[in-house]
Amino acid sequence: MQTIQGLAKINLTLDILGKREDGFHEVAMVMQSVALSDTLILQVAKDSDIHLAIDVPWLAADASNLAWRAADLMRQTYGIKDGVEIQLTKRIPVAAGLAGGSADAAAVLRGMNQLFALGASDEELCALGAKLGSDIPFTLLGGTMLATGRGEKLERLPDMPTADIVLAKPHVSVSTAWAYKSYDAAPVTSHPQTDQMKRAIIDKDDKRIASLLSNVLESVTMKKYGIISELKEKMLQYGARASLMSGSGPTVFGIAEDGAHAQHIAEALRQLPAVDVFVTKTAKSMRK
Ligand SMILES: C[C@@](CO)(OP(=O)(O)O)[C@H](O)COP(=O)(O)OP(=O)(O)OC[C@H]1O[C@@H](n2ccc(N)nc2=O)[C@H](O)[C@@H]1O
Ligand SMILES: Nc1ncnc2c1ncn2[C@@H]1O[C@H](COP(=O)(O)OP(=O)(O)O)[C@@H](O)[C@H]1O
Repeated sequence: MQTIQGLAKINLTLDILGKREDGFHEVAMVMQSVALSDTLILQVAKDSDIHLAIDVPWLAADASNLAWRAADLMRQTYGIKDGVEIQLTKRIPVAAGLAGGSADAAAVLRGMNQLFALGASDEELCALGAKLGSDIPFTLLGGTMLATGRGEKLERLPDMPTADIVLAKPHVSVSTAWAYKSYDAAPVTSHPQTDQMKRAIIDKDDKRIASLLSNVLESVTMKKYGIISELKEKMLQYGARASLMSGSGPTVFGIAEDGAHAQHIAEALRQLPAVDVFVTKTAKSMRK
């Protein structure tokens, strides 16, 4: 039996550099794991099927689920005859900009590699993960990374100094494909300073990291959902060092001074209707 945590991510920066011929967008993003996680328990099944059980009824536990698809890909790639039972406990909000589905897929890739003693390297697992989704290689390795290409090319950065993070997810779901499709570069005047963010992380300069948070997809998702700007403002009003929308949204994260301050911000945000609030921390790389 293998028990694996699939960690959520936030985007410290997200820049879109252009549209590619394969329909994807060329990006440059500094990605950061956070401790908020889903739990996946994997066991060899008695038969030769994939069995996925999820603790929530509203997420399809069938062949459309990224955890199921990751198991299928592993079985096909490595010619595994046995089936696998996957128990998924979902804590990361869905379609939130936190890569929850990617984290689950990554956990299945890693979990099956161990369960069936396949000996696949991180590089092999990342290449398989990239077939299922652009964010999966990052969620396989975690920590602090610069992601380029369509998000699958990774450059490891030193772990950023541990920070207390508040996540606020309004009750709307955002499709990543919709956000990229709706992006219009023309009116976007402010882009992330990716190289400066890298430098701030290397220098472990947490104040500068906070001052450089930037995401061009805010121009798409914030325009449609006013609650996102409200959440950002509220976080700042309650003293967050900085706040930003993660990925394609709608989750907003704020960097707090310490754990008690994060709880204080979270309490204020919980007064708002239709928002789920989580207190977490940045998480260090799982691989060294
Ligand atoms: C925006 C980001 C930022 O980290 O995260 P989320 O908001 O999804 O968490 C990622 O780029 C999301 O990565 P991921 O969720 O794995 O996307 P994929 O499944 O590969 O792609 C979903 C769809 O988004 C679009 N897409 C994705 C990545 C990319 N670089 N360019 C794109 O245009 C494509 O239309 C694609 O069909
Ligand atoms: N295991 C999974 N957990 C969450 N969402 C999943 C999963 N498998 C498939 N999905 C689908 O993937 C889409 C994106 O979900 P998610 O990864 O949570 O968000 P995001 O792309 O914003 O980070 C959702 O529409 C959801 O239905």
